[in-house]
Amino acid sequence: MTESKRDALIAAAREAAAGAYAPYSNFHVGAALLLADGSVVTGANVENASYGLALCAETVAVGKILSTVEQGTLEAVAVTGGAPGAPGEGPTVTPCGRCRQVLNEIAQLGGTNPVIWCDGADGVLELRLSELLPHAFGPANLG
Ligand SMILES: O=c1ccn([C@H]2C[C@H](O)[C@@H](CO)O2)c(=O)[nH]1
Repeated sequence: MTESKRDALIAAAREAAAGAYAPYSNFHVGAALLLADGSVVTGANVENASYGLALCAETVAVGKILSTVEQGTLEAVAVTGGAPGAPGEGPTVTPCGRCRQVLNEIAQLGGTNPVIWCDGADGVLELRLSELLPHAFGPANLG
């Protein structure tokens, strides 16, 4: 994956963060998912007055893909977050545990181990999903 592809995906995630509905945490997260056909699908976190029901940005993006595309082959993910209007300017954002599992679902469907770029003020942390979620349980385990 080229550096310019990485930078474009991070830029898409930062743009997506502007769409966050996060009046309770005031922490705006954006996720951008790159599929093998070159398309980019984004998501932002959507909170709820019942705080525990917040939808994470990654989950929103995966939901968009799996509810509109028959099956996306997930190649790469960029995640960013921070204060409103300042994504990527604070501590590095890594996907939460639930998001790792949700990302694993679409990754296993497409047979990929996507690269995950985690944006933050210290630079971009590059990981593979298998590093974030080793020995994952997924569709393959159900036979
Ligand atoms: O991977 C993550 C971690 C957190 N959040 C959201 C949930 C909540 O709205 C806010 C603060 O936790 O950030 C995400 O969207 N993705």
